Amino acid sequence: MTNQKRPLVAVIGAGNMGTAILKGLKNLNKYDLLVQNPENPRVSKLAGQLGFELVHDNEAVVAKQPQFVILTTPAPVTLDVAKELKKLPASTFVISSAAGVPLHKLNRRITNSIVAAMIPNTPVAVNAGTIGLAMDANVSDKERATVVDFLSQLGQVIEVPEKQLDIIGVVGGCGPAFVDVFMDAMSDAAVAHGMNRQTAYQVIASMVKGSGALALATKQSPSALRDEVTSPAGTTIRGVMALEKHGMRHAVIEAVNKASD
Ligand SMILES: NC(=O)C1=CN([C@@H]2O[C@H](COP(=O)(O)OP(=O)(O)OC[C@H]3O[C@@H](n4cnc5c(N)ncnc54)[C@H](O)[C@@H]3O)[C@@H](O)[C@H]2O)C=CC1
Ligand SMILES: O=C(O)[C@@H]1CCC=N1
Repeated sequence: MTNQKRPLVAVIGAGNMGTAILKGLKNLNKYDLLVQNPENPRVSKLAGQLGFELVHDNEAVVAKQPQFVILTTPAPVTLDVAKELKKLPASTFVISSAAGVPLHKLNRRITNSIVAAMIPNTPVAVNAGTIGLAMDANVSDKERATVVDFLSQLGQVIEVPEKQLDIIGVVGGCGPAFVDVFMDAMSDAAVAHGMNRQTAYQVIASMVKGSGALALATKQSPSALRDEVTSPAGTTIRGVMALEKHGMRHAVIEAVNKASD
């Protein structure tokens, strides 16, 4: 039997987002995984769990010539890291997830390889992410398709002009945390009404998943979908009016505004 070599994907920075991406890639079972992270017992343990090779400097990443390099480093150090990737071959695609780090600054440091900027979210861990993606106009259609096809395995890829990545970062990137607050509050209320905690989590997460799936499949507006649930003189409209009375709509708008500051 021949031992076919699998494409290599390097992830630089295995924190929350890096780990989510590594889990999504591991699920695909078609890439070899390499991680660069400063020494850290959490990351060493993760290497054993997810089966990736762990290195501690970018020279080692460059030497292995990965097909894709994903930057999931804290935004303030990302440009310094990018500088050390200058010697990557032209065939490598570098995809940065660092919120607020512009493409032109990455391109100035990574001069050989094709560079893309994305804003993923944590559901990439289960290949159900939402990924905003921007690339320069000089990237060819073929190169663009390679990046989109690769990332599509982690979730839905939405190509946008770079200036829209910031708001995708809030709505798509921070969004899961806002939904988590909603689910947590709803589960507290369900428990107060006698539902056991684990059942509450299961029911609520399934309901959120189904609501998203319905919105995507039907392309109906959220308000039209809401109207289909609110039976005349029924229970839902009373709940919706309570949400309005207590300012949920305003709270959500303010959350997006504050996260965008
Ligand atoms: N957490 C999220 O949901 C999202 C995060 N992002 C972006 O992803 C990046 C990482 O965010 P988090 O994972 O939340 O942060 P984090 O703090 O959980 O992870 C950062 C990781 O990078 C490592 N690191 C620090 N300096 C490094 C260096 N010089 N070389 C290699 N690794 C280094 C840290 O040890 C840590 O493991 C940020 O730029 C953020 O804007 C983007 C979208 C969503
Ligand atoms: O909280 C943050 O700054 C990152 C960017 C989007 C989601 N998490």
